[in-house]
This record gives sequence, structure tokens and C-alpha cells, in this order.
Amino acid sequence: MSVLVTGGAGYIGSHMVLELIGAGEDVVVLDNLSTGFRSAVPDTATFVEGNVGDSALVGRILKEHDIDAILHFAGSIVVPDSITDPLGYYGNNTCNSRSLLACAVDAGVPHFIFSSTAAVYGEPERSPITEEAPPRPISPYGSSKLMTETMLADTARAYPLRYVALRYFNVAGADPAGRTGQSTPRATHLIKVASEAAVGSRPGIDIFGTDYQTPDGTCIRDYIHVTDLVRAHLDALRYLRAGGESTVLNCGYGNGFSVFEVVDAVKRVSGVDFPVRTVERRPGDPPDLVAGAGRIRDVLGWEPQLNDLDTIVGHALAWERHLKGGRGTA
Ligand SMILES: NC(=O)c1ccc[n+]([C@@H]2O[C@H](COP(=O)([O-])OP(=O)(O)OC[C@H]3O[C@@H](n4cnc5c(N)ncnc54)[C@H](O)[C@@H]3O)[C@@H](O)[C@H]2O)c1
Ligand SMILES: O=c1ccn([C@@H]2O[C@H](COP(=O)(O)OP(=O)(O)O[C@H]3O[C@H](CO)[C@H](O)[C@H](O)[C@H]3O)[C@@H](O)[C@H]2O)c(=O)[nH]1
Repeated sequence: MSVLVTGGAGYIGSHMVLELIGAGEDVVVLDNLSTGFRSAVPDTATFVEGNVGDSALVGRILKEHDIDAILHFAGSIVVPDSITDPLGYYGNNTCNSRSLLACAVDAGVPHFIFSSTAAVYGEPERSPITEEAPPRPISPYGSSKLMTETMLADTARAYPLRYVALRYFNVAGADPAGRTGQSTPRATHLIKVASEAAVGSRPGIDIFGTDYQTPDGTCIRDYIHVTDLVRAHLDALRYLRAGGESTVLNCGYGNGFSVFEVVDAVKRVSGVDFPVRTVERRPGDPPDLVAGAGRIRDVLGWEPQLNDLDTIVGHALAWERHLKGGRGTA
């Protein structure tokens, strides 16, 4: 038996592949390399270059490799791009997920783990946000992911497939052993961007909005270490294999940090005082997104091990220095 990791050449997927191999799993990666890197996939995994929406290819993989679980990371992830190209986002995130799910049902794959997002909540009324909060996405990206959650729920009612949808909050950091990290060119995520500034890969950073209704006026987010996140997937895989019911779980720590606090942490940990400009708000940024983080611990027994902002930042910086030195997957 093997597991299929779609998007396994990407930032989070490449960490997942290492974690699965470390746990003794046979791993097949399917990735079209649109934003991922072939070099991010270790030789110990089988790599197939192709599209998740290619049913003939996916059907062949599921059969040939006797896949018992699909971990579906492949997707398009930039919120502002989803506003200018909604059909592209519904195509890649929703239509291709539907096609993958149909292949899973045809092949009788029993377990499915889906990369969802806190963006399904939109601008929630309460913080921390529990899974009971009504999903009201404010971007096509969030809607495209919520539609896939809906398809999963309906599919699991109709067929013998069980799933865990994990709603990630803000994923950051890199493999503590330095084997992989985020190599995405033109990245937009705060910790990645600030780390680039700290190592001199960009001149400085902009802070988008200082007039939010938060203690220091900047947005608050719940940053989760990518290694803790992929370990939650491993816990979800064990849970499904042990017969666990389909469920939707937040993936965050339940601790919020403002943009100013994150920038201070990057400056402190790196020892570099890079230039920072304060500019207008970025459209579509909710002021405060912090996970209600209890359910995932109760259901999966997940225990975060890297729940510390300076640790996350330290690992992000180490990966950025690695890329700067020309040894990264980019
Ligand atoms: N990074 C975050 O903070 C965050 C937060 C919430 C949810 N997510 C979700 O996690 C998943 C992984 O995100 P990431 O940050 O690693 O992004 P990423 O862009 O690094 O990885 C996505 C991977 O999927 C591949 N891919 C895209 N479309 C494909 C297709 N049609 N067929 C085959 N491969 C395809 C890309 O080449 C890439 O390797 C995404 O589904 C994303 O929506 C990420
Ligand atoms: O250069 C930057 C980059 C970001 N920010 C601010 O930092 C905060 C975090 O922004 P990110 O771009 O790092 O992350 P987002 O919260 O916008 O979104 C991320 O987390 C979401 C869930 O919380 C979704 O999953 C989404 O896919 C993922 O990109 C926001 O207030 C943003 O305005 C800046 O001030 N300057």
C-alpha cells in the first residue's frame, strides 16, 4: 500500500513527503511543477509529473500503486490572484479536486486528507474561531476550498470514503533539519517576505495597514510551524486508518501575533534591522484570525512541538540563507 501526495513538490507538500517517508510510508507524488520544484522531492519517493485533473493518469497511479490514502495539497494559493482570476482558481482548486475525488471513488480509495484554509471563514465575528463558525469566504480562493469541503462531505455520505479536511491558519517556517523550505518565487507571506529582507534578498518590507481595530493597529494571525502542520496530517492518516469518522479541523496554535510583533521577531532573531514602510491596507485582509485549537487535539491527539514564534522565524531564516547561498530548491 502507498499514499498519494498531490502537490508534493510544493512548500508544505515537500515537508509532508519527508515526514511520511520518515514514518515508513511508501509515497507517490503527483505534481505539475507549476509552483513546485522537482528537486524538493526526495529520491525515496516516486515522482510523477502531471495534473491532478488528468483522470486517466490519476486512475493509473491509484491502481498501479495500490493507494490507500490521498493527501491533496495541489492547488493555487494566492488570495489576490484568485480575485483577478476566479475561474482559474475554481478550475484548479474546485474542478480538479472534483476530478481527483471521482478517481478516488472509482478506485475505492478509502481515505482522503484535504488542505483547506482559514480563508473559508472570511471575516469571523468571534476570535478564536472554532469549526462551528459559519464559513463565509470573502475571496474566490476561500470559496474554491469551501466548495471542495462540501464535495467531500457529500461524497463521504454517498460512498465508503472517509476524509479529514484541515483548515490551515498561517503556515510558516521550514524543516528544522534544513532539508526543505519555502522556495516560492515572489512569495507574499509575511514571515517569508520579512526573512528575505533580513538576509538581503529584498530591500525591505511593507506593512499593509496600521489602522485596524487591534491593540497595535496591525492584523493578527495564528502562525503554525510547517513541521507541526504536516505531523497533524500524519495523525489524521492514523486516525482515518483506525476507522475515525470524517471531520473538519482547524490547524493552528490558538495564539495570535500582530504584523509588528512578527517583524520585531524577524529583526531580533536575525539581528538585522531591515527597512520597514507602513502603507495602505491590502484588500481582503481580515483583522484577526486565530484558531480555536481544541478540537484537533481532542480528535487526533495532535501535540504541537514547535509552538514558538522565534523558532518558526529561526527556521524560516535558516532556509532563506540556504536559498541565498544558491543551494536551495529554487
Ligand atoms: N501556505 C499557506 O499558508 C497555506 C494556508 C492554507 C492552506 N494552504 C493550502 O496548502 C496547500 C499547499 O500550499 P503550499 O503553500 O505548499 O503551496 P505551493 O504552491 O508551494 O504548493 C502547491 C503545489 O501544488 C502543485 N500544483 C498546483 N496545481 C496542480 C495541479 N493541478 N496538478 C498537480 N500539481 C499541482 C504545485 O506545482 C505545487 O508544487 C494548498 O492547497 C493551499 O491552498 C496553504
Ligand atoms: O509583505 C507583507 C505581507 C503580509 N503582511 C500582512 O501580514 C499578515 C499576514 O499575511 P500573509 O500574506 O502572510 O497571510 P494571509 O493571512 O493573508 O493568508 C494566509 O493564511 C490564510 C489563512 O489564515 C490563507 O490560508 C492564505 O492562503 C494564506 O496565504 C496580513 O495582515 C498582511 O497584510 C504585510 O503587512 N506585509
